[in-house]
Amino acid sequence: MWRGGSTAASAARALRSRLLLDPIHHPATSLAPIASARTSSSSTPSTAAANTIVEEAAAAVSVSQHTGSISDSLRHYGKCYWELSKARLSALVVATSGAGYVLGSGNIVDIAGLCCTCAGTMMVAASANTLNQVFEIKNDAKMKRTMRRPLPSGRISPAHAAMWATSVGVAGTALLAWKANGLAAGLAASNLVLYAFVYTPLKQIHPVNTWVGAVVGAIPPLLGWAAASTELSLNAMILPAALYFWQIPHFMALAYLCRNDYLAGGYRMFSFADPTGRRTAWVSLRNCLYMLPLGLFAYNWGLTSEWFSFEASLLTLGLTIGALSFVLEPSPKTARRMFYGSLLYLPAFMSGLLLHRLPSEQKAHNLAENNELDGVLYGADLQDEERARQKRQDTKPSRVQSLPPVSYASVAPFPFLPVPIYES
Ligand SMILES: CC(C)=CCC/C(C)=C/CC/C(C)=C/COP(=O)(O)OP(=O)(O)O
Repeated sequence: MWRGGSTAASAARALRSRLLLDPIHHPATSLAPIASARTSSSSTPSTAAANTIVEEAAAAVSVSQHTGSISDSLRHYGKCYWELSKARLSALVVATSGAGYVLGSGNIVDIAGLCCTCAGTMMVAASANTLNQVFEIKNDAKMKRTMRRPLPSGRISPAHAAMWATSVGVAGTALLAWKANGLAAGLAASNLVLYAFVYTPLKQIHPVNTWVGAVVGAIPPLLGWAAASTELSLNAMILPAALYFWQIPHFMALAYLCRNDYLAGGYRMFSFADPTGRRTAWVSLRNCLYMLPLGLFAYNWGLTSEWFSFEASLLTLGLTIGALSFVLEPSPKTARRMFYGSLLYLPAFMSGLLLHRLPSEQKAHNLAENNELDGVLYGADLQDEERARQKRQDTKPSRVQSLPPVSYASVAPFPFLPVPIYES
């Protein structure tokens, strides 16, 4: 009896250890020890009892085997979907879209709307990133940085990945159309097409791909704004513009540092035709300079308080200094410094925007006031001026009094300009 019991127990132990050792297991091989346990136990006097125990063990193993294989598959494909979606990049995209939503909102941010916009953006971005990898299997397989991705490493089939991309893309666009509006859904769908079907093939054709990719990266905050306010205005462009210009030094540094990898992958990057790296560095610097007035515009267009223009100017100045040192001495060291600087820049810029944002009502107020001031400056007679001044006194917002653009330009980042006087 005891001998039969110990045989059954050892068979069960053998099965369990087999299950643990072989996570994606096959029914035929895992049942083999049961058969051998049965054969050996049938030669003992306590055959019936041993068989019962072995059968119970086999049944338990088969249930746990089934559950195990489901959870193994879930884990395996979950990891594949996560990597196909480039989850961290998609999370950054969601953060920019969420920031756009908050900036486009009034005093009260609709949290449910924000969550749906973020979820929809995440799904469409995941779809775009998956399609990008479906089209680049051969290229990714040749690059050190990407060769371990699910498709080149054969962990998932291209058809399966394409199915994932289609379902998550359709679901995300539908969610945006349903819970936000058609404009947001349209922007998301167009951006997917631009990224997967224009930018991705262009990477192997022409270095202009970096600029097209910058447009792709700039659309999500616009999408967020559209979801919150159903329309796009000039001040909706601040964050997209920052993202567009920011991506140029960021990707220039990356392509310069990983030049050999990109060459092996068969891509056409700007830095390939620039062995010294000087032109790459100049392009980076030029785009940092384009970012300098953005903080001032954000204030002048009534999007933020004046604090943001100072903070943004300081931040951009920091990034510009990084690009300048890359220009003066093009080397991996200075490129890496500019790259890390760009990683710090974006979250700091977005946090500043959100911290100093003015809700829509305040924006409208400030813009109206600005227009009035323009009327005074450009030829209104004295009576009109007095009326306008009176009205300004009556309706002055407590937080901000906007001034014409050039007066901010005197403050930062061009402190050497004289401060113009507008009213005597
Ligand atoms: C709503 C929506 C559709 C958003 C999509 C946003 C998105 C995917 C932005 C990424 C921008 C970009 C140029 C990434 C680099 O791709 P890459 O192909 O150079 O990266 P890789 O070399 O790592 O594959």
